[in-house]
Amino acid sequence: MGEVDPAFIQDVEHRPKLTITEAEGIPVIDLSILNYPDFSSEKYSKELETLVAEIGDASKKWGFFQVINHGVPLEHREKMELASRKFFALSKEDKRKVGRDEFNPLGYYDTEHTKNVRDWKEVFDFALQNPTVIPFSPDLDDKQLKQLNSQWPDYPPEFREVCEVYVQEMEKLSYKLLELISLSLGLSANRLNGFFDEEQTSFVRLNHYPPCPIPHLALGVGRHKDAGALTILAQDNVGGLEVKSKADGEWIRVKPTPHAYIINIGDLIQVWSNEEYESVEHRVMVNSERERFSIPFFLNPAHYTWVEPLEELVTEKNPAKYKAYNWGKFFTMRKDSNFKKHDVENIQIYHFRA
Ligand SMILES: O=C(O)CCC(=O)C(=O)O
Ligand SMILES: [Fe+2]
Repeated sequence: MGEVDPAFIQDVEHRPKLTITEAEGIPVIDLSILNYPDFSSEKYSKELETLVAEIGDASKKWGFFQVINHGVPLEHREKMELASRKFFALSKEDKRKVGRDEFNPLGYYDTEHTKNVRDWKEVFDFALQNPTVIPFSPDLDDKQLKQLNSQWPDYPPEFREVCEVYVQEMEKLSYKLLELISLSLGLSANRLNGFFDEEQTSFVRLNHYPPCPIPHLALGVGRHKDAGALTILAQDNVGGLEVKSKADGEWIRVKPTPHAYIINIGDLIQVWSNEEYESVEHRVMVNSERERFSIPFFLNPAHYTWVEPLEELVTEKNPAKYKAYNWGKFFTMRKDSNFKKHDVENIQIYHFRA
């Protein structure tokens, strides 16, 4: 093999351990009852209460959990996974025909940096809404907006349709999860859904992690927290996702569970809940033998959303821990710094601490 670009090398303290701690702890939550048409009737009130409590415990203790019997038809997931494999098998030249650029962050790229170290991966992003409207620049004084459109490759021919069907399934599942999370915070079931209207900036990312000759020095994705409300992740059976345990700070491997989705609480829920729940650091290890594929859906609000602790969760004893910030500007700043390597730290929610 040739020389590896030093941009991939993690600082010593962030390099992965090659001994793996498997997570028994990450809860697996069964969502079956949500599939019954009359699940909100009195008949199921006990079951629903139990489910809400499980979601609340998992969100509090881990910030991560897996769901099974989630109602997403397996067929749609399998088609999405296959389309992703076919797309990434194209030549670089063909993939770059739908490459992202400075104007449009949607599409293909293989140069993402997390905390200024290059990730060992290539990705393809597409949006739920077309067009998706975001600020033109991260500059707070610049009021211009821009419209983004997903870019679609010619091959595989079914790609666009498969993506469009899949993202609708993700949207449906995310509303169910938001309702459960709202109830678990003592809010009305639909308290959070309203943030995700037809101007939401949600998107799906197809991740491909090729085999890596230096898995002890590089990461597929460096440690980070997801900036949106929540993430719904499909991982294949290779494994590599690690979550930082809230209990002891150890990196814990999330064992692949066939057909399950991994859910994680993002920064927005941390702020809205006034830190009742916290978003949790995670990262992805790569390995020298097997390529890995994963597909996260990031649930994000409209660009004009001002994010701050919900008034129901703020009291005199528990004052707001964050000042309001604008989602669109935050999102644009992140996109910008993930695209280019910067010398300064990326924008983070703690910059808005009250
Ligand atoms: O590939 C994975 O398992 C997780 C990827 C991830 O954390 C991300 O894209 O934000
Ligand atoms: Fe992530």
